[in-house]
Amino acid sequence: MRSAHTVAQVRASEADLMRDLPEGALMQRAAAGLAHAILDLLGGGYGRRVLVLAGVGDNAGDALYAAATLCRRGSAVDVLVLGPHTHQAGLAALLAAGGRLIDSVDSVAVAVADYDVVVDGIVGIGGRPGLRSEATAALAALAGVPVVAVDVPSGVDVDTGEVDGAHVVADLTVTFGTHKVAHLVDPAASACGAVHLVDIGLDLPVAAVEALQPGEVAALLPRPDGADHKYTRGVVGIRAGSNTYPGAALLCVAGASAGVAGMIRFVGSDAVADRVRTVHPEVVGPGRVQAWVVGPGADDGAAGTLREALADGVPVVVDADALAAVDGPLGVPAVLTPHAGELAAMLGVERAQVEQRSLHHARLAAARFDAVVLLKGRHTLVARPGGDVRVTTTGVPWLATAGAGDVLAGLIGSLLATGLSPWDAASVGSWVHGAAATRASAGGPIVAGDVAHALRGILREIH
Ligand SMILES: NC(=O)C1=CN([C@@H]2O[C@H](COP(=O)(O)OP(=O)(O)OC[C@H]3O[C@@H](n4cnc5c(N)ncnc54)[C@H](O)[C@@H]3O)[C@@H](O)[C@H]2O)[C@@H](O)CC1
Ligand SMILES: Nc1ncnc2c1ncn2[C@@H]1O[C@H](COP(=O)(O)OP(=O)(O)O)[C@@H](O)[C@H]1O
Ligand SMILES: [K+]
Repeated sequence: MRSAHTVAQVRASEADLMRDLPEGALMQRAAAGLAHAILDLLGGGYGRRVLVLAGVGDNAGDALYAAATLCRRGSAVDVLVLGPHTHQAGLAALLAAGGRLIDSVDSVAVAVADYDVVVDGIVGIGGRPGLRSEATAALAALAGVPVVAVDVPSGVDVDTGEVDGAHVVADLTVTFGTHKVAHLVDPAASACGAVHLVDIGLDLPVAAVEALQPGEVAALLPRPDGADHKYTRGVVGIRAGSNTYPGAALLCVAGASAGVAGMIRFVGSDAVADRVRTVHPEVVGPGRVQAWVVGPGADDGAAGTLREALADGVPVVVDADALAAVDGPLGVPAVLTPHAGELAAMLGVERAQVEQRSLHHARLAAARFDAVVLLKGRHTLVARPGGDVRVTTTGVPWLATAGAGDVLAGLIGSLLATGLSPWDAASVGSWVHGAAATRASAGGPIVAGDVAHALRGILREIH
């Protein structure tokens, strides 16, 4: 599991550990890991040109000690202090190793573009969101030079992933002890670049924000055993599509056809059902199901369709048009799958507010609707009542294509039908959906059907 802890949790764990360690030991561990990561990025230290942006706190200490190591490996290191002072012992170590203080980026003898890397040691977990003007000006002058952020890109809100004003945009973020929320949750997560974790020996509590890794997905995925038949494996019912949007029915059924459930039932108009069965001959008609998927392409029939599905008292996935009919707890275990625009409408706020404060709004909706809320986006959030959130880190921007959500709803429904909890079904489904998109894309464009086709290959490998 990739766990993202809060600043308070990290501070408490650091304090516990530091009681048993000599002064400065943790910072030396952090700095050593940071120096290794930078050397790795640069392919070595000799002859490289490095600029450290140093703030006033321990984040600068990490950066300065790491830079001293780079100096000893043959790098030429400049340091620009942003603020009234900086970490004194770290600065002394760097200067003793041959580093050089500069007054401003403009005062550098070489062209700014000659730096091989900028190390952002402005602020870490002690930072308030936003950057001061001198930091913003220095970063603007350094545009185009690769940036390594120490712990977090300075200026982002560490515990929420929100950004408010200027912040560093890094190519690599080297963090210590554990991931922080800003590494997983957008928009801050998009400013991290690749994230590298350095173990400094912290003993941490359970985190409220986490990201499933392949091993955990494999462990959660249901597998039939010799005693199973199609009904014990679970039957998923799809109420999707309409005469206006028949394709949504096909894509939703395609997502449910990943093979995890034992059978698929489709309920819809004869015309749409005929088209579904032409493509998916194994799909049957109305009957008992263990989970319903309601909403993709349902058009104005969505509210009625949701009522019919809820009458069965089984878990539901509520997507697309049916989300508008949700105005409170549904009374059955549920996964709601809005994108930011749909969640904004459900909560009576603007789409931009949901995008800027995605973690807050996903948790708010999970509490208000007493359901698992899957907020779709680059890093999809899966929130359950109580505040736990799983973040999906699989996927590629090419997945933002019409009908991809219909495939996801069908897949999650089929996982729900096997007996997975809404929380596990939604987070596992989202992980597999993203992985399938990445596989299908291979760096190029995809359509929703490609994602559905790639699902079984991912499931085969993950087992
Ligand atoms: N506490 C520890 O033992 C360890 C801390 N480590 C490093 O220490 C960092 C935390 O250090 P600190 O607690 O000193 O905090 P920071 O270095 O993150 O920032 C502290 C100071 O920066 C100033 N500041 C806050 N927001 C600012 C802004 N937006 N612009 C400019 N200045 C701002 C404030 O005066 C604040 O006190 C971690 O992120 C990590 O890099 C690591 O060395 C591992 C061990
Ligand atoms: N920038 C992005 N990067 C990666 N995936 C994205 C991005 N934007 C959206 N997605 C994903 O694309 C899918 C789009 O689903 P959705 O918005 O419901 O489309 P539709 O309603 O047309 O099916 C979701 O799985 C979402 O998480
Ligand atoms: K930083």
